[in-house]
Amino acid sequence: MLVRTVSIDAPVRTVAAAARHTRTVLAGFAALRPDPVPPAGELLVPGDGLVLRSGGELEPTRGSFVVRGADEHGLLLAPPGADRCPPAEFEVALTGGAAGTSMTVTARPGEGVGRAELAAMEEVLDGYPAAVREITEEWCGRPVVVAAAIVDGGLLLAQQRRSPARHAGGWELPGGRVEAGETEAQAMVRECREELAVDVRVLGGFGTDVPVSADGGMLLRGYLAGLRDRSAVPRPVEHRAVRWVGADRLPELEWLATDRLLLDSMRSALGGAAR
Ligand SMILES: Nc1nc2c([nH]c(=O)n2[C@H]2C[C@H](O)[C@@H](COP(=O)(O)OP(=O)(O)OP(=O)(O)O)O2)c(=O)[nH]1
Repeated sequence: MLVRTVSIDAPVRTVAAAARHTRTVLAGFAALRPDPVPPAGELLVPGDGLVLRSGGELEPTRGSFVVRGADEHGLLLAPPGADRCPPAEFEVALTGGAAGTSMTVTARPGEGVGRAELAAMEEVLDGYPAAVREITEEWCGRPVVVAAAIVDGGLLLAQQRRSPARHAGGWELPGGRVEAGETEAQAMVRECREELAVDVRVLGGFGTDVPVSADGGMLLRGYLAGLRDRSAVPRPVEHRAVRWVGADRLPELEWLATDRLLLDSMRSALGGAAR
């Protein structure tokens, strides 16, 4: 088993987003020539596949991996099914603290792994944390857009955008940009009042950050929330519609691309399958 622990001076949910970023995985796993199958989106999501290869061009060893977990706790890549060999399982475990985030990367070689593969894994254990650090630093100065995962009675509140044209008809979580002098929690409460005419209480973090490319680059940061008054009825003040959705109907909505990357976290927030 090969293990490396590094500390990164950034919030755990920002590091978690960098850890599941396709660019990070492609750069950090370069020694194992990673190949996402099918081609992954901007962030890896559970169920995505990744082929890793080591050895020379003539006799490469291939290993198929599936993303088993990609959330605020880290990333888990393991062979599909019960087949644990060859060549390895990779686990990234993240812990947030006052001083930033501690990231431990563990590579568990499968049976019969040769020296060349072990050497490639060692390279990954150096390269991958470096790639995570680089992209995290790039994101840390970005403005934050807060998004509220409001849950009640096993349902999650989604809202449908009316504008701008590129987002019209798309479903998203209530929220918006954090204004100067405001905390993220205050921004959530204000946005939910403005958009839904209800008061919410912030219950905790939700999912990893998600990079948003619009307007020069922002970070979408989710928070789990609940209605202060459970009999209050959220209404679409600025949006086309609002809807309470159960876990099984979540994939049916036309979510904005950013929010689609949080579907697994939405399911977990509703008590569904988490890793
Ligand atoms: N509120 C929100 N914005 C999202 C989500 N997903 C997503 O990509 N975005 C993007 C859309 C925008 O490019 C950006 C900012 O969202 P916004 O338009 O709600 O922000 P805002 O209320 O502060 O904007 P504005 O008043 O200045 O128009 O974040 C989401 O789930 N909720």
